[in-house]
Order: sequence, then structure tokens, then C-alpha cells
Amino acid sequence: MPLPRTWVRDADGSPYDVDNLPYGVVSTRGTGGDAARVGVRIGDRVLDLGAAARELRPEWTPLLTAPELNPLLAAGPARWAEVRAWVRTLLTDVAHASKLRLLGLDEVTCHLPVRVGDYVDFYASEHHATNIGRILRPDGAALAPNWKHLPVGYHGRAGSIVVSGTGVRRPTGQRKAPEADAPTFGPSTRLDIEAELGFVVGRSVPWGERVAVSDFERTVFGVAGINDWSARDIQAWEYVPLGPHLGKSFATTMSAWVTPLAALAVARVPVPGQDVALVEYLREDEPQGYDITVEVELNGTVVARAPYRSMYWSPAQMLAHLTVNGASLRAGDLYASGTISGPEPDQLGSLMELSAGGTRPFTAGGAQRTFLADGDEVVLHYSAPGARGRIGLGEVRGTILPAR
Ligand SMILES: O=C(O)/C=C/C(=O)CC(=O)CC(=O)O
Ligand SMILES: [Ca+2]
Ligand SMILES: [Mg+2]
Repeated sequence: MPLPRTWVRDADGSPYDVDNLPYGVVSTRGTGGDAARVGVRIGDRVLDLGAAARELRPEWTPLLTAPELNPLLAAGPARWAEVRAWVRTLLTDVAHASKLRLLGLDEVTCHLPVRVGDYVDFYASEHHATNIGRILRPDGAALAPNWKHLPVGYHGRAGSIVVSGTGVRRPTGQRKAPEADAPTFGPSTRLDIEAELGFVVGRSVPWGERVAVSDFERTVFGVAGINDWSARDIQAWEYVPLGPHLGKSFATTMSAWVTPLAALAVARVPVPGQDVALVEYLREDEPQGYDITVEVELNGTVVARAPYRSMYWSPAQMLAHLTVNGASLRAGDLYASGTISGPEPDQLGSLMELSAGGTRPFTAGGAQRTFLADGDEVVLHYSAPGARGRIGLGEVRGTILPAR
């Protein structure tokens, strides 16, 4: 069966074709702007879904005219499928063209797409965990004894999640060189990135219930790009024994576009292989990940291509773990995979790894770098195989502003 074609100019065959259709929240630029509402990206345009609902599906107005995706997320998987099928019809049947409003990407402001409730960050890459473990704990085992028995994670700070394009202020805090007697206070000198994949929860799950690994696809709505900015000097001094805190809570950048799982069916791949027996709630017949690639660009130079398909833990296992103690989920909760690093030296998702703990500078944008300098711009580009060529999952962009 031939794949449906869109009537939207230049969108057919582009990374944002009708097989993709990620959701965002947009308002129109210009005098005063207008109210933020849901939009769908098609080519280099945005379908105003709020306006389409008002005109054509008034019963869906509450889901699609909100300034956040949360009402759509909360509507559940049957509704997600209906809305997606409807959008595809609108964009493939030219009879609808005159009733729709398409906005240029350059005409809109993209807002944080989700009001994030709780945010958890995992540590699911064996390559990353091994590399970081060696750098932070050179005298211990690279992987802690728990690492292959449960997806290690911590609760992050939802309130400092910002949308792609937001400037990131260099944080100030305490840090202590290993040989120093006492800590000092000042701007971080080891500011880093972490290229991650975020999973946006749709279905609410009441307090006391668990999510089985088999319920992943009806619980998670879609994925977003995440940069978990990390101040390595602050982190190294503060993290014992409770884990990451102010070294990470100052900012986390999220892509403007949330790609529904429905768009990623072609990108499903088995995880590389889990080599220890797991307790029952983490057992998945064939744990599946995604063949998503993150290109890490620093000041215009691609410094790494991080392969999500190399992650050890599957997103379904992370979700099952997150709720096994009865913790509830709300529409709009977010969990991130942890830094994506592959086995090769050009597949590392943090500068800490790319610079061997700050000991081996590399070149980006014509200059030497270990960690980030003020004014540096980082862009993470996400893509995956689709039904006809690669699909785009948006970008995560941020420029470092000097410390206050
Ligand atoms: O091993 C540690 O002490 C710290 C690890 C991290 O900083 C990584 C983290 O935030 C989780 C991840 O992104 O993989
Ligand atoms: Ca992280
Ligand atoms: Mg962070």
C-alpha cells in the first residue's frame, strides 16, 4: 500500500512528514502575541490544532486549546490514537486545506510543551555509567553492585525544566578540589551537558498501583529530547551519599516537540542484552529500546553521535521500577533515560566523557574545549528511522550565560 502523501508544500518526504507529527505548544509572534495552544509540526510549518478543533471538532477543544499538552496526555491512549488519525486525515486530504491554519516555524514561539509534575532521571547507559564511574570513583568498581539489578535513578527538579532555546545561566555553588582542605564558592568551572531521551507520561496511575512492563505503551505518550545540564565540580563535592542535587537542578532543557510513540514503531529495537537474572517485576519478554540517534553539536561542530539503541535498560523497565513501590503517576510526569553513550569514542553524550574527565581537550567551533565556556551553544539533534527515511524528533538548544 502506498504511504499517504501530505498536501503541505515541501513536507512530503521531509523529516516531519505525516508519519511523524510531533506535538508542541505554540503562540503566534507579533504585537502582544496570542494564546498558546497545541500545534503539530508538519515540514517546516505548524498546524494550529487549537484552531482546527474549534472549527471542526469542538468536543476536542479542551484538549487542544490548552497552553500545555497535559489535557491531551490525560485523555488516554484511545484518544491519542483518534487525534493522530484525525490530524493525518486533515494533512493528507486536500479537501481540508482551506479550513486549516498553517503557521511558519519562524512565526511562532514554542513554549514548554508539558507542565511537568514529577521528574525522574535514570542512569540507563552501561557505557556512560562505566565511564563516569571510572572518572568519579577511580578507586572503586566502575558499576555499583546494584547497577544491573535495577535501573538506578534519582528525582530531579521539575520546576527548572525549560524549553529548547532558553539561555542557561552558569550555576554558582560549592566545589572542592580533591587535594584542597576546604571547599570554595563560585561559578562552576566544569559545566557539562548530558544528552538524554525523555519519556512523557500520559495515563495517571493511582497511588499504590504498579505499572507492569507490558503497560509501557498505554502509559507513556511519547518522547522528548532532554539536556540534563550538569555542573561536575558542584556535583562531585555534594553527591555523597544522597546523589545529584544542585549540580543538576539549576536547569534541564526539553525539546519543544513531543513525538508520540505511535510515530516510533519503525524505530523499535531490542536492547543489546541483559546478562543477569532480574527480579520478576523487571522481566520483559523481549526488552525493546529505540533506534534514536542524538547528534551533539557544540558551537557548530558535531562532537558526538550518541546511539539510544545501545542503552541497557528499556523504557518499560524504567517505568515499572519507578512505580514498583506504589508511587503514583500523573499526566505530564517525565522520566529521562540518563546520558546516552555508546561504546565508541565519538558516541559519548557528555563532555566529561569526551574530554576524559577534563584531562583531554577536544576541538569544537575552532576552539579547544573540555567543559563549557560562557557563550557556548549546544544543540542536540534527535532523529530515528521512519516509514520512508529518517524522521526528526526536534532539537534541544541552549546557550551558556555568564554566572550572576
Ligand atoms: O555516577 C554518578 O555519581 C553520577 C552520574 C551522573 O552524573 C549521571 C546522571 O545524572 C545520570 C545520567 O545522566 O546518566
Ligand atoms: Ca542525567
Ligand atoms: Mg538538570
